Amino acid sequence: MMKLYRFLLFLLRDARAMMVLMVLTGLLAGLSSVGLLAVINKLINGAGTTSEGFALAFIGLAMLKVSSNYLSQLLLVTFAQKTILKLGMDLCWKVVRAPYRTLERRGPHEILATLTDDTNAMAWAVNGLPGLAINVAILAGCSLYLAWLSWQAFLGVVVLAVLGLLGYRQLYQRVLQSSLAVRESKGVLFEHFRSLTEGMKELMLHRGRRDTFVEQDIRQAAEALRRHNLITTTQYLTTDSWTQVLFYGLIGVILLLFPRLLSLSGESLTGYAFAMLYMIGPMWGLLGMVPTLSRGQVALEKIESLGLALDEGTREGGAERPVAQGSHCVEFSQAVFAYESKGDDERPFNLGPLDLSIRSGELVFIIGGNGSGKSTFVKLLTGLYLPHQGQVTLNGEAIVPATQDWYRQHFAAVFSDFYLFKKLLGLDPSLVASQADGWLKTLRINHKVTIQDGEYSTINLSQGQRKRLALVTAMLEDRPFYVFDEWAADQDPQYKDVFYGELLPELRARGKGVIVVTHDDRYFHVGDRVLKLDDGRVVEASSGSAFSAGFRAAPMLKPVARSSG
Ligand SMILES: Nc1ncnc2c1ncn2[C@@H]1O[C@H](COP(=O)(O)OP(=O)(O)OP(=O)(O)O)[C@@H](O)[C@H]1O
Repeated sequence: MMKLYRFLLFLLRDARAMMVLMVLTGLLAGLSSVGLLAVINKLINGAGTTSEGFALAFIGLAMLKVSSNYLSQLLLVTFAQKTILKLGMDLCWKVVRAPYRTLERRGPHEILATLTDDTNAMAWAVNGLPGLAINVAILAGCSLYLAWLSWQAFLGVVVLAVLGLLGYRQLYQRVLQSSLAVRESKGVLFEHFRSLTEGMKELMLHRGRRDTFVEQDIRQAAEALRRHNLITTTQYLTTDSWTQVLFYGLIGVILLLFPRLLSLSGESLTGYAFAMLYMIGPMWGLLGMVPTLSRGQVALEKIESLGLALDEGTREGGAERPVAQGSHCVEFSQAVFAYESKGDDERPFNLGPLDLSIRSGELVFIIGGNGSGKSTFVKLLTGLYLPHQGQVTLNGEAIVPATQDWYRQHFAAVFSDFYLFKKLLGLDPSLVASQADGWLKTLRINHKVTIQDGEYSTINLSQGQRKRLALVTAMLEDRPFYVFDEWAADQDPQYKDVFYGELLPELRARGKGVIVVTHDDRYFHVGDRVLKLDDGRVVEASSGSAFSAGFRAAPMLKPVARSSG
């Protein structure tokens, strides 16, 4: 219940003024309902059959009820739509500002499930708020009416209702647990859907793989979802039935027991029965909201567990700070990055401790075998990861969460698993106008692609061609440091020549710090240094020309304790 309260508070957090208005109009709707109820009860019991006052009161209250109901619904729907929009936007911002490692650990399927399913569940919960508020107002008003009719009888009703609600609470906890299980199974199913779309070629080519995947993996996950959905619905139905028992029990007690125990007038008795029957609608409405609210609550928990605390709107530090000008130096001092242990016997991979520095105007090659830590190093270097021990500094300033976003703005990168945006987002338009065509020509892609209205004319190209476009984008970013992770691996020799022979020297000549992960030892002579990684440590460092003379025969520098340019 505490969590539910926190969830409701979360939904209503940014709407103080709106909330006051909603409460007032809701209250008016509730009170006028009760007034109407009292007048009808009076009319039924014969009082004022001829009185004009009662007729006027009836008409006035009915009009007040309809109009306040309309107004409060309108206000609430406006609020709900605004909240849904804000929620979606907030969530996107939170995703791009969350720690990269948190997102990586959760996996794209979980992020997708959150962006689609969880926001949807939250949206439904927000959409239900108008009805919830009105129903609460009506129930509160009816309770007031009951207390006014007979406080002793009302006390009896409250005691019975509290006892019933304690039982309800137990049942609701179970509904919540099962809603969580439903969400978990959805996550698994989303993961399979992702494999289904991304592994389409592999599935189509191999009937056995396809059949096993669809009939076993997907079916199992879908069956689990069905089972958990069924359990949740059954538990919800039990909860619902319990409330019905409670409700009719209460009416029975009022009609059968109260007249014997308490001296209730005929009018109070009909008033009670009438009000209780009138309360059935709002009560069911309220209970109907329970599954929606619990799904919303679970969604909020999921979103928060993704490291995206939605109710804490702090921007990542340093985001507004401009990129430093002049020459730069990135320095690693005893920097260690460690992947979390999976809990099995396997030793988790550790990068470092690393001591090295990379300056403006330097071209550094990074080499090493599969799994030696090159890509991890690139993520640490570009500020996607923060070191767990030691530190990374830029011009002497330590990179911590407060400076991390600022630090990242000093890098342009083409990752080995790069993503190419069709639009040239956030780039300086004058730079695009003056340089883009030149880079397209340099990379011999100008016959295929042009830039129109700030976007590439097409990105439906071969993988190698798309990589060349990713490189063009990086060039147009004009950042102090450039990082290329296996850029040339799938390029034709002529593009390799352009990359190593023209582009990298040009970047260095412009005073950029350039870091290239590569296996192309043929070109090492164009670099200043070559660093070799093995099992997360720099085991060799040499000048580029020494490497080009033959990697194995090259005179090794001593294992790097702290190498600088
Ligand atoms: N996302 C991850 N989660 C946990 N461990 C990881 C993750 N990515 C990499 N590792 C671990 O880090 C080690 C180094 O991986 P990394 O990708 O940095 O190597 P690499 O040198 O780039 O390899 P390759 O040449 O094959 O691309 C791996 O052996 C693996 O154990």
